[in-house]
Amino acid sequence: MRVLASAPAKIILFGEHSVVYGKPAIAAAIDLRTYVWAGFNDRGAIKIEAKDIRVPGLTVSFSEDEIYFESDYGKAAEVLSYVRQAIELVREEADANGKGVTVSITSQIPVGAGLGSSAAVAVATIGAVSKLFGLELTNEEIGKLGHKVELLVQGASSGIDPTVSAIGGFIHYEKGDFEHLPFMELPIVVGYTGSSGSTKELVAMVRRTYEEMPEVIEPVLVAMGKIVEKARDVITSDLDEELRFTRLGRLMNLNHGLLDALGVSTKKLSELVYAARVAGAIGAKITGAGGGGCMYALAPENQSEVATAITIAGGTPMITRISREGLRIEEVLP
Ligand SMILES: Nc1ncnc2c1ncn2[C@@H]1O[C@H](COP(=O)(O)OP(=O)(O)O)[C@@H](O)[C@H]1O
Ligand SMILES: C[C@@](O)(CCOP(=O)(O)O)CC(=O)O
Ligand SMILES: [Mg+2]
Repeated sequence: MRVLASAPAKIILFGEHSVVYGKPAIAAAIDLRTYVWAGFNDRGAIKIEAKDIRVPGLTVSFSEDEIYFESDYGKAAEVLSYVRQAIELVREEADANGKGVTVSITSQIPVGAGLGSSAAVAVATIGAVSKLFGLELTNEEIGKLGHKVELLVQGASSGIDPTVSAIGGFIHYEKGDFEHLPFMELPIVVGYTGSSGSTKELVAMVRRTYEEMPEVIEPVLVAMGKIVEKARDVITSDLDEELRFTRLGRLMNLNHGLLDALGVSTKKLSELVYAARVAGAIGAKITGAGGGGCMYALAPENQSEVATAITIAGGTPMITRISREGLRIEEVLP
């Protein structure tokens, strides 16, 4: 038997980083997906074919007529740790430790770009492997297992990414509880810097700053939480669309300033944020962990001008749509 599952990327509209400290956040699944095929193997091994991920630490030596490849075992194992933990968790749930599982992954989501590739790969792997083992898990339960995977690999995770990747749509999230917000088409442009940041390292960096000066950082995190609550009020209000977007844009700019204060922006990210604003976006901010990766802009009137400004500033614009669907079982073959 073979199973194909897919899970979407996300953007965090408001509240990344502060959400790790129990504050609320708002996120939406978007229409980029990671696909995972799962099947059994009879070697009792976990076999992972990650078709489009770059593994650092590969050395290639050429001699007369031979090529030698050596990979840095530690680095390769680390890169694949989300997938490995996801498979191990499901095997435990199914009481099938030692059963051989092969997974094969292809992904449309840039890695380390703040779009939740780690959560999508964990959720799609859990979805495919749990179906293979005949476990009947709901998407919500799979989101919770995805959160466990992120905790095991990263040491800290709020759980918002695996939740939204598993259930899809537009959500308000706080300490493991979520609520779907009314679906709205968001006229946004995502701008990718082309470089990546590791969520594990950025979350650890914010933690060190917090521990060094909690009296300074705590109020910043509290303010971020308040921005999220204001944004939720605006999203659920009956204000007309123009006013709603104007208010959300102001809140995005405030949120970006506070993320910059935490030290998770980069020169390139802030350049893309300012380029988008100058081109007429009502608001622009980092999305996800930062340290590289992506920003997004709210541009109801002029999405294409904002996309061009992001390109001129050296980024790659992506016009994405919210995905109502989270984890999906695409195919089950006998
Ligand atoms: N297609 C993939 N195949 C295997 N592992 C992946 C894939 N995509 C992402 N990952 C894992 O997720 C990590 C990136 O996660 P993270 O630092 O949280 O950034 P983000 O979630 O913003 O992309 C990668 O280093 C890798 O371990
Ligand atoms: C920084 C954080 O709030 C979001 C990280 O998202 P991403 O891995 O950069 O896509 C961490 C978390 O919520 O666990
Ligand atoms: Mg991640």
